[in-house]
Amino acid sequence: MSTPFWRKKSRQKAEPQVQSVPQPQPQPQHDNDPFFFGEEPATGEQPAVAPEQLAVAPEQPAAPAAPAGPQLADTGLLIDMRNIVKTYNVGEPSELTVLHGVEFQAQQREFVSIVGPSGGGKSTLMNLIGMLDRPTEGAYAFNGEPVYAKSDKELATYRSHNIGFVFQNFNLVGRIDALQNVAMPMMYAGVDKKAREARAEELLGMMGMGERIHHQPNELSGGQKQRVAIARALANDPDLLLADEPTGALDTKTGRLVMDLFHQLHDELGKAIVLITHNPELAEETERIVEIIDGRINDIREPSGMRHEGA
Ligand SMILES: Nc1ncnc2c1ncn2[C@@H]1O[C@H](COP(=O)(O)OP(=O)(O)OP(=O)(O)O)[C@@H](O)[C@H]1O
Repeated sequence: MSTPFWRKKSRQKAEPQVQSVPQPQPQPQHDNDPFFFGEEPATGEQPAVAPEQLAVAPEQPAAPAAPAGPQLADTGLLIDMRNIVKTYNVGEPSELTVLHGVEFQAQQREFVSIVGPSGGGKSTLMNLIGMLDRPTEGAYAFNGEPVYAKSDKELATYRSHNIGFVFQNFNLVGRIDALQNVAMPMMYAGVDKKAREARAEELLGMMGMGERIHHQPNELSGGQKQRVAIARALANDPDLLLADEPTGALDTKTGRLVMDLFHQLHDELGKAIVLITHNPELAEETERIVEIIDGRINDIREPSGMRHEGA
C-alpha cells in the first residue's frame, strides 16, 4: 500500500525563543462563546437568527481595561503559550487549579493532537488556545500577536478571523439551512450577502455537501452535520482549526471520512490543526502528540515514538 498522503511531508521544527517578561496579571473572565463573532454583524444586517439561538450574549460587558500581561518575542510560531496556569473559582471553597504552568507551542501549518485521561485539562487548554477564556497566569502570542493585550471585544473579532472551531456535537444552528450556517461567521465579519453565500456554497461543495446546501441540520446525518460544521469553521479562512473530539459522535467509517477531511485541509490548504482526541490511532496520524495528565504536559512525542527533550 502506498504511503497515505498525510505521512508524506516532513517539517523543520524551529526552537521557540522567549524574552524575559514582566509578571502576568490575572485577567477578568471572558465571554466564552466560540460562535460570538462580534457585537453586531459588521454588515449592519439583522442576523438570520436571534442572538440567544446562537448562544451569543446579546449585550457584552464593557471591555475591561485589560493589562497587556507578559509579552512574548515573535518566534514565528502560530501558537506560543507560556506558563499557563488556570484556576477555576478563584478565592472560593471550590477553587481548583486545572493547568499548572503549561507550555504549549505549535508551528505554522502544524497538525498537533492533544491526548490524555479524562479531567486532565485538555478542553480547558483548548478553550485557552481558542481565546474563549483567559488564564489565571501566563502569556500567549498567536502569530506573534499578544493575545491578552486585547479587550474581550477585540478578542472576539480576532478569534473569528483566525480560528475555526469544530466540536463533537457539531453545534450547528437549527432551523436555518447548511448554507446559512456556513455563511453566518462571514456576516459577522462584514462580508456582503452575495459573496458570503457564494463562498458558503463553495465550501460546502468542497466538503462534498453541494447537494445538501438547503438542508437544515435535523435533515442531515451526523457525518453530514460535521462536514457542515467544518465548512463553517473555514468560513473566514482561519489559520487554525481547533477540533475537540470531532469524530467522537460518529461511527468508525464516518469518523474516518471526517479525519481524512482534516488531513486534506492540512495538506492542501495549509491549515494548522489542534485536535483533541481520546483515540490513539487518530493521534498517531498527526505530526506531534501532546499528552496532558493532571494539568501538566506529561509527554510530547512524534508518532514515530521519537521523544522531544524536556517533554
Ligand atoms: N468551568 C469550570 N469550572 C470549574 N471546574 C471546571 C470548569 N471546567 C472544567 N473544570 C474542571 O477542570 C478539570 C479539567 O477539565 P477538562 O474538561 O479540561 O478536562 P479534559 O481533559 O478535557 O476531560 P475530558 O477528556 O473528560 O473531556 C476537571 O476536573 C473539570 O471538572
